[in-house]
Amino acid sequence: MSISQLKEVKTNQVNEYIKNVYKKVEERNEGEYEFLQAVREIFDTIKPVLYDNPVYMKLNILERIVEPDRMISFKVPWVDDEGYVQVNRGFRVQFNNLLGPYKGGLRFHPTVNSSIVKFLGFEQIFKNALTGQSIGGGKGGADFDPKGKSDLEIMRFCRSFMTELSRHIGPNVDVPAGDIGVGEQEIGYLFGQYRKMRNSFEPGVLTGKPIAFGGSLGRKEATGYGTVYFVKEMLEDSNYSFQGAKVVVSGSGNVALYAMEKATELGATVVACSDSSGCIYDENGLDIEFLKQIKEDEKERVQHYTTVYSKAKYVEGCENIWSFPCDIALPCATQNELDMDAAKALVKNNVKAVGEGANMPCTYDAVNYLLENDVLMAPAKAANAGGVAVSALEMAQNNMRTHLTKEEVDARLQQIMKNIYAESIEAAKKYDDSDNLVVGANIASFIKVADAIVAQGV
Ligand SMILES: NC(=O)c1ccc[n+]([C@@H]2O[C@H](COP(=O)([O-])OP(=O)(O)OC[C@H]3O[C@@H](n4cnc5c(N)ncnc54)[C@H](O)[C@@H]3O)[C@@H](O)[C@H]2O)c1
Repeated sequence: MSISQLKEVKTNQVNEYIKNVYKKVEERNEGEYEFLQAVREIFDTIKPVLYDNPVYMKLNILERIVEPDRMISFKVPWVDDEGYVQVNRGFRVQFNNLLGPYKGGLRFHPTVNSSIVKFLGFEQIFKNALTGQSIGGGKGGADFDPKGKSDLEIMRFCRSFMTELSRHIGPNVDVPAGDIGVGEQEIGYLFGQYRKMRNSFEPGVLTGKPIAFGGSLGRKEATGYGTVYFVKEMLEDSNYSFQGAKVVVSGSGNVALYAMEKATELGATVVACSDSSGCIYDENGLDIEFLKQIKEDEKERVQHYTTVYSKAKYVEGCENIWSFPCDIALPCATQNELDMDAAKALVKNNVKAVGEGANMPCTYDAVNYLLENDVLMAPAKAANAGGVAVSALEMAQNNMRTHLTKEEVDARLQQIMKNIYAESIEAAKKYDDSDNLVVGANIASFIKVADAIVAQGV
């Protein structure tokens, strides 16, 4: 057999293996579209690794990586302010703890279901591996909507949620954190209940805690800042920078606010942001401090911004955010918020770079369209890994009963984001002969996890 025939046989074996495993994943996870999308994104990009390392196929790494260690689903009853009992459904997926305790946030949002939790948990495995820290992959949440609930209702919900979750987690077992709808306040209530249930003060069981009982300085800012640090590395490699760039950011929650803050600090003008109702736009730049006040303290909608800044424009409908011209787009709200129409609008307006602050914010087609049109693309599992990386620093500080300063945390975060960028670009060049960071981040992280599976046996 000639060398080219041999290569063809090997390529066919890889394609066949991936096709067969993906078919099984579809059958086993019927209707779980977000999870299937996340799996497909990984499978599509790791072919060259399987080609070079057939042992991964022999040991059936793909089928082992897509099946969570366990998926926990539980009832969360709680009493509302009118005295009625409400019931929500809670989830925790423990994907794998090959590299460290299961680690990943909790999301409280009415759309939470097993597909969302599994897609987030699956992504988390690879993101956490990229950070280079000792953390495995997990995720959780509930279909509880904190919007419009009183403080007491949120507290009662959190306490009921933790009553069940507490039996599945621990500082060396599984360490949840925040995500959409879960910030410092919710983490505080969850921690309070865990402490009561265990009669033990174990700060390392949750991250994103208030500073007073074991939280880390710089954690709140870490995901947004980290996204901007990663995009900065990517831009510099193409002789671009944030300096003088027009930036559009979707969302106005934790990730979005601190991405806007850091982009502004680096000389960019943030012209637009959004919430689930609509967008605000000001070509002269948004006042980020005022936005933080509106969202963090006053818990208002972004529309409120225009009551003080009358020159800013409010546009109904969050999907309109991508029609504002910009050089850099940072989707920081939620999954699949940037679709093909949005990608086309961005390309038409000459966008140079897209940095994913949210998890899987771009649809599968949109990612490919942006790449085909030479838009620099910073994929979520690399770009937004700064949050979980600083969570791992929080765990380390809790273990050692010590505190890093904000400056120390920020310096570590910058170095971690630089390392993730370097590893991702190196993998892209080695396996894909390109600068495609989507491929690079998937491959760099997949190899780490696959090697751990091989090393630890069946
Ligand atoms: N918090 C973290 O540390 C962290 C880490 C990594 C990734 N992420 C991801 O970042 C994203 C945002 O998380 P967060 O922690 O900032 O949540 P958050 O609850 O603080 O904020 C979410 C924001 O998005 C808005 N929103 C929801 N749907 C929207 C839509 N379709 N368009 C525009 N705005 C919309 C909400 O109004 C809110 O302002 C999620 O995808 C999350 O998984 C968060």
